[in-house]
Amino acid sequence: MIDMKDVHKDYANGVSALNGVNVHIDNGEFVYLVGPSGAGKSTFVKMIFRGEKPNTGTVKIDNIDLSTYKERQIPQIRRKIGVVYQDFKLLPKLTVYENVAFALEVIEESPKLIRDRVMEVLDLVGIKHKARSLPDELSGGEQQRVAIARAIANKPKIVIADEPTGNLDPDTSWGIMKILEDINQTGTTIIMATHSQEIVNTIKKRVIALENGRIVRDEAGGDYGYEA
Ligand SMILES: Nc1ncnc2c1ncn2[C@@H]1O[C@H](COP(=O)(O)OP(=O)(O)OP(=O)(O)O)[C@@H](O)[C@H]1O
Repeated sequence: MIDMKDVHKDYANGVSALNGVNVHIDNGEFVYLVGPSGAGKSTFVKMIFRGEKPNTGTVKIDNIDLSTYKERQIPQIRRKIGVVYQDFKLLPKLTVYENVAFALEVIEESPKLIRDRVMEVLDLVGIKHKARSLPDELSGGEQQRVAIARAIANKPKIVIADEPTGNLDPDTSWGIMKILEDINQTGTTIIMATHSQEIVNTIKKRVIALENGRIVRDEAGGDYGYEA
């Protein structure tokens, strides 16, 4: 589970991105993070995978305070968490297969496990037939499938998706949502920052709304709540 207690984050330029966030997210939940641009959504998710540190307050995952990890222990946090970005962030010179394998090589999994697991996850996201392609030979939706495969390759407990459909057309977005829902069905916690009114209002989940770095709404099965 994820717990944040009175989390504040000010960036070096003086911007207060989070202003006292308190939240509890149970294992296996699917949570949308919504709110206007600049509300603090990306900063919120960065608190969870230690992309940024809070100035004050605590962030706990499975009851372990992330501030107790030393810098060199950060990979231990990252093993529990897969991250998917709006712009995919695939390595352009590596094939689809290699992009996913790389995520397992860095955590020193055995070659056999890597071979099996890469093909398993590529199959899961429906992109096995493109294993030998390079990212720029794929459509945006296909690239996002690869990025999701990479994020789940080491069976993380939590998947964070920061506007995963932001660069995709509506049809492609529904396909990506189906995959995220399937991953959630296996017990993985999903936290998804999004600006998509249509997705939030159609696939009902818990909605946490941030404004000016504060949670202003937290509602099971809530609506998007802003104009598209
Ligand atoms: N690395 C940084 N350095 C300084 N300021 C930052 C940094 N990252 C974010 N900010 C600022 O912190 C505030 C919150 O940004 P954040 O990216 O968390 O918002 P967001 O809700 O994800 O926005 P969007 O929907 O546009 O992606 C904004 O004012 C932003 O300009």
